[in-house]
Amino acid sequence: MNNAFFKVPTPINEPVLNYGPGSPEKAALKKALAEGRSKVIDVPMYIGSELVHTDKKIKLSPPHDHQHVLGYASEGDASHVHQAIEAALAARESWANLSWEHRASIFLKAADLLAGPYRAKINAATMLGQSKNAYQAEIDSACEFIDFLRFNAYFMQQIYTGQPESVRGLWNRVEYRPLEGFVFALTPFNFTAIAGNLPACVAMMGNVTVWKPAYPQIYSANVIMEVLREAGLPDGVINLIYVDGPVAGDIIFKHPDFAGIHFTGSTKVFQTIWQTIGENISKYKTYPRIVGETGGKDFVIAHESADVKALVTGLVRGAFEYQGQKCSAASRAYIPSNLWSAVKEQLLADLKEIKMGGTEDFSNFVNAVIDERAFDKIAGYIDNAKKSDKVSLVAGGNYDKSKGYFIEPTVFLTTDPHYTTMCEEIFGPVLTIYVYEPQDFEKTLELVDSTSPYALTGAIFSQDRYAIDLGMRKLVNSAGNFYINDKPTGAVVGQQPFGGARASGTNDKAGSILNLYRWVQPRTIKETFVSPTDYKYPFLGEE
Ligand SMILES: NC(=O)c1ccc[n+]([C@@H]2O[C@H](COP(=O)([O-])OP(=O)(O)OC[C@H]3O[C@@H](n4cnc5c(N)ncnc54)[C@H](O)[C@@H]3O)[C@@H](O)[C@H]2O)c1
Ligand SMILES: N[C@@H](CCC=O)C(=O)O
Repeated sequence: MNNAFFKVPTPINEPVLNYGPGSPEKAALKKALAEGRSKVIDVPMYIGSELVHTDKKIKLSPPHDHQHVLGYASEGDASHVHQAIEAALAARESWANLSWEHRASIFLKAADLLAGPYRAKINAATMLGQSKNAYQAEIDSACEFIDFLRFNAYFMQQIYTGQPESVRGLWNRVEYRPLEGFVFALTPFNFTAIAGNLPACVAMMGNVTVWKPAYPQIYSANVIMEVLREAGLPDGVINLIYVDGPVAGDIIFKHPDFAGIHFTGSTKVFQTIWQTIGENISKYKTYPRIVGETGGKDFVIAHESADVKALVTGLVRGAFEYQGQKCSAASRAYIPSNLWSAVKEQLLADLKEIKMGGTEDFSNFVNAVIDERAFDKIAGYIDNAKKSDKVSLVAGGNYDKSKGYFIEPTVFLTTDPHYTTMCEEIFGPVLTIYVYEPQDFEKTLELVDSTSPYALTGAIFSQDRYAIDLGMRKLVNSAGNFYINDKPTGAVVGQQPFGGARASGTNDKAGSILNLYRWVQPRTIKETFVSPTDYKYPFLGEE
């Protein structure tokens, strides 16, 4: 029984630890990495109260050392999808009726577990399983995930306090019920925080979920489940299954209790899902909520007044951190000819210093791409570009998959602003540059806007306020997250709500109050204190 309006602690972004030489966090992380390396773990699916093991195994290996085995996960089939839906629906009533502060407490406790005793473990799992260096793992699986949990608890409270006006004689109220049914959380490989947040924020709002992660993220997904269970999440609220996407989709998207999808992944997959939901629309009890954040072809445009060092730093970090496998990664840049030679010189100097290798060696800035399929696809783009007479190689261009899926940070220069690598999402460490004449700045802004179907992130570098203003107006629909004099990556929860428009998604801004509104089904209640007892208007009966 809740007899008070409780106040969720005001969230503050989790500080990013620096893992400097001799620091306790570095020692703890090295220990967790060694532990992870030394074991071969058996990863179950989590369905209701059961830890489900099957005979069909998925091998889990570090992308930077694919011969090494970290563990095996049990792969499920259609029967496990049915079981997960049933477990979710069985848990629904108790979970939906639990007072919201208990739900908040569970997820706030999970945040504290991640910030403290599980920090090294979740970061090590992300470093080993997804090949993120220590800094990239820290900003993702520790800080961003912790922020998602704490900020969302705070936003949930804000939603619940939102109430309508009432006039004399009556009391209007709105209650924010969870959705009627279960929600499918379908998550990508590249961010542990996103994978955890997609089911967690939905569950926080009182919903039950079936969660299917991308296979390369299973190793860290298992740690997320460990944390949530230790935080007290009841069985059946989040059911984690490892099943082929289309197999899961075929059952889930035909189920009458399917109430919504929380998706992050590629545009193509999201469009297929939306279409399937449309085809099945008459089967559902309620119109499903469709929330999806998808791909990008993120740009950097420099004005002739740009600061070259700031611009090149934005390009290097924006394009090559986590091997360009961020939906926000800078992958096309528009540089004015007056700056090109200085930009090129600085870019080559920076890239020469960058080391590539496994994540256990903390001096490596670049690690491996996620798997062989991604490696082959990215290598294909590089090979084709090398053959094109519209493209010249500025830096990198080599790759090797003998030990790990390593691709050098690669920079191309093109004379064709519509060349493939200026338009398509590559999702790897490949940046293509187009050099324009400074007097064509406005025309180039139009080119930036019209070149790709995406509108996720973009950045303008300029010291000229009129140029910045023009860029903001011309690119008003080109990016959901727009950066001025900064790289287009690295959004922070509570500071730069993240998401894109056009083909980049529904722009529901993960980790913001806007996103949480999608997971409630409001009920408006009007209570009249003294009910009328006569149907007639006062003037009835008179001429
Ligand atoms: N906008 C954002 O916030 C954001 C964030 C992270 C990643 N992304 C995007 O995600 C993509 C990279 O992640 P990914 O490779 O894991 O994406 P993906 O689309 O290949 O996979 C996403 C999820 O969908 C599943 N899936 C794939 N095909 C399916 C199908 N036919 N039916 C049902 N499920 C299916 C996958 O198994 C995975 O769990 C990139 O396009 C990137 O831009 C976007
Ligand atoms: N939110 C992350 C990108 C997530 C997509 O992969 C960023 O802002 O860089």
